[in-house]
Amino acid sequence: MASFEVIGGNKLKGDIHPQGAKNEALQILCAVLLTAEPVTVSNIPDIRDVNKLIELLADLGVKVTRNAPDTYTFQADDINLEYLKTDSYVAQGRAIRGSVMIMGPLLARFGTCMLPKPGGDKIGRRRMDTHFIGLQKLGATFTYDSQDSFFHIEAPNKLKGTYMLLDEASVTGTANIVMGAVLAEGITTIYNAACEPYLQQLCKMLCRMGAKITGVGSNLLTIEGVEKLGGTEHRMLPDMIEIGSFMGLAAMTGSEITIKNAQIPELGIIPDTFRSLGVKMEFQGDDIYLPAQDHYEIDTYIDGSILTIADQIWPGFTPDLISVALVTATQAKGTVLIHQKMFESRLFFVDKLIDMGAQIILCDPHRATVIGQNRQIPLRGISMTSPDIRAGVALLIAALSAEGRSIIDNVEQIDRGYQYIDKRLNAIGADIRRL
Ligand SMILES: CC(=O)N[C@H]1[C@@H](OP(=O)(O)OP(=O)(O)OC[C@H]2O[C@@H](n3ccc(=O)[nH]c3=O)[C@H](O)[C@@H]2O)O[C@H](CO)[C@@H](O)[C@@H]1O
Ligand SMILES: C=C(OP(=O)(O)O)C(=O)O
Repeated sequence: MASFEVIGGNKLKGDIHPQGAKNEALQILCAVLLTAEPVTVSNIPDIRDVNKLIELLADLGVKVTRNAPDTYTFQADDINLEYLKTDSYVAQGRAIRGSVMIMGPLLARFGTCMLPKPGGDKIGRRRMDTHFIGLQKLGATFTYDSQDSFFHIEAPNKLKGTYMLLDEASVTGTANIVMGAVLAEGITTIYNAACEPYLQQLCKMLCRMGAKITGVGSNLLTIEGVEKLGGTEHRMLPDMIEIGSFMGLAAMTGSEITIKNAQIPELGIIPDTFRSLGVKMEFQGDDIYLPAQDHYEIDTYIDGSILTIADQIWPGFTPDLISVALVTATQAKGTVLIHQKMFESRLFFVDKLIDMGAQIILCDPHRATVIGQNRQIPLRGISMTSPDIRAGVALLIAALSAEGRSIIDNVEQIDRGYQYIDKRLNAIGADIRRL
């Protein structure tokens, strides 16, 4: 288990380049299974979850060529379905959430898939009903073995397009169904589809491969199935969750940071949400300039009542930035109610912030009230463990702003999604040592 030793209190200064988007990468990499032709993907982040998925694809028989540090070509022209029966596949599938999205493509192309219950953050129940009900509507049948948490899904005949109204706008569920539908016979209509930029990027790539999808960016997708898909090139967007994390980091540490090439139009409500916490930023072309702020103040609503920051499906505020918004509020002036609606175990990390001196009341597993200290009482360094990827980065931000030394254990959680974060932050003035 790796740890970070963090000496807090430094003000950072300089440019930072966001990595390619983790959650987009997990979808795009699974989509290479939909064609026997080469697919070249660039701006792939060098992070644990993505590397594990690339390893899984290679073991399944995908030819993987690394053309540059962030660019790979994949060719799925000789897939070995027997690999799905091996113990190493089971271990790989259980290690990451993204493995779930090999299901749609394998089912569409080969009529079969097996899947161990996928890994990912332990942040509450993460049901997969939407995936299976959607694929079932396309004609697949599945069984779930509760003894070994294993799913078997089969489609002996070609998948058939149909209308479906998803019970929830699941991100990876929508991706799986879309990847099943692109090769199905006839027209599939998916209502209440998720429409995060990750999915928009996936749909755009599939269209370049020959798929016929309309409604991209909305919650109503129409997909006309095609016989087969061809190769393409695709470039990943910058990671919007990393960009939001840098916004919170700049405010908490009083730093002057420029986030380079942020693809601002793709960030949705993220900049405005951080602005509502008092974080000042200027858009300079496609860069985001965050000036050093001695103080920042949380907005109230027009009638003077306390602000709420809550997660919502896209284009609402992403649940993956709730932990960062929460930590950012701890040193602002004012009060905010943080409401994490989607996941029930993602706020417990506030105990550590409370130990550091933050004023937070955890109202219930979904809601926390943060009373900002306006920097009058700085956080103090402590020893802590990173429970999940986003809480991990929130604790890192807290430690960088704190007085004294902190130790953060289990930073593999942070490494799942943030590329060389210690080195990149040290390059602009942070003091983080990997132990
Ligand atoms: C690999 C990947 O891409 N992971 C992301 C993906 O996970 P993932 O695709 O697993 O998450 P889902 O979108 O399926 O659902 C997330 C949670 O929100 C709940 N839910 C979802 C939709 C809805 O309308 N109502 C509702 O309550 C679900 O029950 C679940 O508890 O999307 C999540 C939600 O943005 C992100 O946190 C994860 O980082
Ligand atoms: C919850 C997350 O990831 P995963 O779905 O891979 O666990 C995340 O990226 O915040």
